Amino acid sequence: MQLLNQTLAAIKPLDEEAMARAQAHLDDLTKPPGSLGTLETIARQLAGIKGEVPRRLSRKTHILMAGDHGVVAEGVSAFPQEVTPQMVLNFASGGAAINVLARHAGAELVLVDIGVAAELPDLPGLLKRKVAAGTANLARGPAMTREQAIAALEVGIEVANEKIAAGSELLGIGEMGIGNTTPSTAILAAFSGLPVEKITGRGTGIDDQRLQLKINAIRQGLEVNRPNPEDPLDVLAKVGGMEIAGMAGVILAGAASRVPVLIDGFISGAAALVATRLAPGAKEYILASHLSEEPGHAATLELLGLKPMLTMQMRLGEGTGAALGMTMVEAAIKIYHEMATFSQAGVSGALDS
Ligand SMILES: Cc1cc2ncn([C@H]3O[C@H](COP(=O)(O)O)[C@@H](O)[C@H]3O)c2cc1C
Ligand SMILES: O=C(O)c1cccnc1
Repeated sequence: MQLLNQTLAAIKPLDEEAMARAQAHLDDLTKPPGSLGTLETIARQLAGIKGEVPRRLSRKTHILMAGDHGVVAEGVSAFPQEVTPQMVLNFASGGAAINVLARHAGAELVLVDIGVAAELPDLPGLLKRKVAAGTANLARGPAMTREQAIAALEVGIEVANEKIAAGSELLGIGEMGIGNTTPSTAILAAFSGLPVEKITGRGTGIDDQRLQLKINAIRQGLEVNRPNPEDPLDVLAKVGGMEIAGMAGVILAGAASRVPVLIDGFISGAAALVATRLAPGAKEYILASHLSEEPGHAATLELLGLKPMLTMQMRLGEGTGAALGMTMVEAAIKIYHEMATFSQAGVSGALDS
């Protein structure tokens, strides 16, 4: 709890003056003002976070949290629970989508077993930080104790702090956990009050029958647990998951150390909801990479007040969208530093109206 409290207390507002300076420079580049849209927004946000737009990012780290979910007993996923540890092995040997896209982005990939239900071997790049071997079934009672939720948040903070201390200047988050679109939907429902049937999606591709089981499990979980939306730790513990908590911890640690954090799809969006309910100021340090096909994601981003960089019809998770987002951040940095200004290029400015 001490680490969590210290981290929350360290989150400070963005540097508004640096953002105004960055905006003036962006408006002086050889293009109509604002015409590079989100690339400009990213550059301005980086200036607010770092005090200036960095020339390059020396190290980028993608943190992938893996955890399991007792609620799979309700039949909410199209895949069996053993896929979670099997995919961790796949990540460790470099063959999953996130491996390809993290390599494409030039990011190191860190795997964290924060709550996988199986015992994993020692693997390259895998940090063993298991809080528990999977959550309890949220449809029948609390998924975690409050202590477990705090411990999982603090694992995320610790891992992010280690990577930041090692020189990482941009963090991405992602997850693996069969069943985890169910707790993510429950978190969104608890904070937003939106009707469960409107925000529940097909995750890994469930059929109509499983979709109904999933809606029922989420409704029952909310009824049995009565998570208090005014108490983010209560929501996280009762209807969340360990990898969701871990990702929320990474966001908070990034915000506390003024390091931007790229979120991914629906599940990392649920983590961002938890993080920003714990510390509203953390929002300024988040970059929303893409809009997932999962129906609750648009509502999640709206609640967060964030706009996604990309719409790619993706719905995988693992942080695949976040890895693509890293390449957009680097594009924004290059635009900011490599474009000529109007005076440098001898290009006339806008006419007076
Ligand atoms: C092979 C495979 C690889 C994945 N990588 C991410 N997910 C994604 O699917 C899961 C969530 O969907 P649901 O709630 O329907 O289980 C998470 O593990 C998520 O990261 C995967 C799912 C599968 C099957
Ligand atoms: O939006 C996501 O990240 C997502 C959606 C479905 C399944 N897994 C992940």
